[in-house]
This record gives sequence, structure tokens and C-alpha cells, in this order.
Amino acid sequence: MLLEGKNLGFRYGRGEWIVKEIDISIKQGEVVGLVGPSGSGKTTLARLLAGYDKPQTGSVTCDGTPLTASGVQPVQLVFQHPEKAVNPRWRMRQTIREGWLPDSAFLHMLGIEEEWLDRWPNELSGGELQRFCVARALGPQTRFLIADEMTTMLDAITQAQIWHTVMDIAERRNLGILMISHEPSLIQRLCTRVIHWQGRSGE
Ligand SMILES: Nc1ncnc2c1ncn2[C@@H]1O[C@H](COP(=O)(O)OP(=O)(O)OP(=O)(O)O)[C@@H](O)[C@H]1O
Repeated sequence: MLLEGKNLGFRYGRGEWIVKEIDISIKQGEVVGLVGPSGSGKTTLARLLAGYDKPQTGSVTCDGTPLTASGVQPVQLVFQHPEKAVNPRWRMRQTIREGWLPDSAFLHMLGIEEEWLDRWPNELSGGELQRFCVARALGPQTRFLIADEMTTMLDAITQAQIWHTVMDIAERRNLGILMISHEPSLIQRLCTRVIHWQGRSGE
């Protein structure tokens, strides 16, 4: 299975092109790092690849099929700010069940305590909340995970624990991962390939 963006172009409103003539592909089982300067368009690219935004030129396909706005979502995006990714009016049990129904062994693997399921998002720390977002993204339909600064705001131990679990799941399920990070050590340790992103065009 292949996640593929071809000739991608995107700009906000009538502004300058943030992404221009970009070709990018990620195979199942690959862990690809994406590194580049701040503000160069990495998050914009991540949103296109996950189907959150539609490119103005080109297309994104997963195994040859265009991404759809509803139904099965094979590409999941987890970004830096979990508090912006959850509904503040839903308890965590409802949030996690939005996508699928992980069992307690799965939640345990990500360090999620049963008791947190009854809490509201604002009753959890950023790190605790991010574990839920990671769990939610790893449903059975997921083939590709895009991790956009996914553990940047977490301490080193929590970061290592979450990545250890994610890599373990990814390996068992042959997921493809695109990891956007400003941390060279994390990229070096986990990635099988690194794209040095300059923005605009070229991998
Ligand atoms: N919703 C938006 N409307 C207008 N401009 C935007 C919007 N989102 C991002 N931008 C602009 O697009 C450019 C690329 O932003 P993006 O977040 O994709 O970069 P990035 O490489 O992920 O940055 P960082 O590494 O700092 O997270 C920036 O100049 C930013 O100001």
C-alpha cells in the first residue's frame, strides 16, 4: 500500500503558494522523517496528506484511491496540540470511541488509565490527553500515521514510551509513518528515510 501525493499545490486564500509542485510517497512499513525550517509548510503538507485540506493542484491517493471526507480514513493525523483535537464537551470515553473501540490492553499499552475515561479533556494533562489522541488514531482501519510534532510537548520519558508503543504497533500492523519533528535524535533513531523539506517544491 502506498500513500502518494502528486504535484501537490496549496495556498491559503490568495496568499503565496506554501506547497508547490510537491511529489511525496510513503510505503506501508516505512517510517519517514520530514524535517525543515519553521513556517516552511510541513503542517500544511501533513494536512493535505491526511485529507484535512484539499490541494488546489494535484491529488492525494492511498493505494491509488483518492481520500474521501467521510467513511474509512486510512490516513490519520496526530498533531502537537491535543487540546485542539478533542471535543471539550465529550468525556474521554466518548472521544476515544469516536473512531473505534480499543480494549483495555490497548489503552494500557499507551499508558492510559481506565479512570481517565470518565474525565473531561480539561481534567487531563497535555501528555495524558495526547495518549488518547494517539490511541484514537490507531484504529484498525489506519494504514498511515502522520505524526506532526506529536510528542514535542512531552517530557523525554513520556515521549520515549509513546513512540516505543507506536513503533511496536506500526511494525506489527505494517503501518507507514510520516514523522514531522524538529528533534534530530528522534528522527535519527526511528526513521528509515528522511526528507529534507525546503518548502515549495522537491522532496
Ligand atoms: N490557516 C492559515 N491561514 C493562512 N496562513 C497560514 C495558515 N496556516 C498556516 N499558514 C502559513 O503557512 C505557512 C506554513 O505554515 P505551516 O504550519 O505549514 O509550517 P510548518 O513548516 O509546519 O511550521 P512549524 O515547523 O513552525 O510548525 C506559514 O507561513 C504560516 O503562517
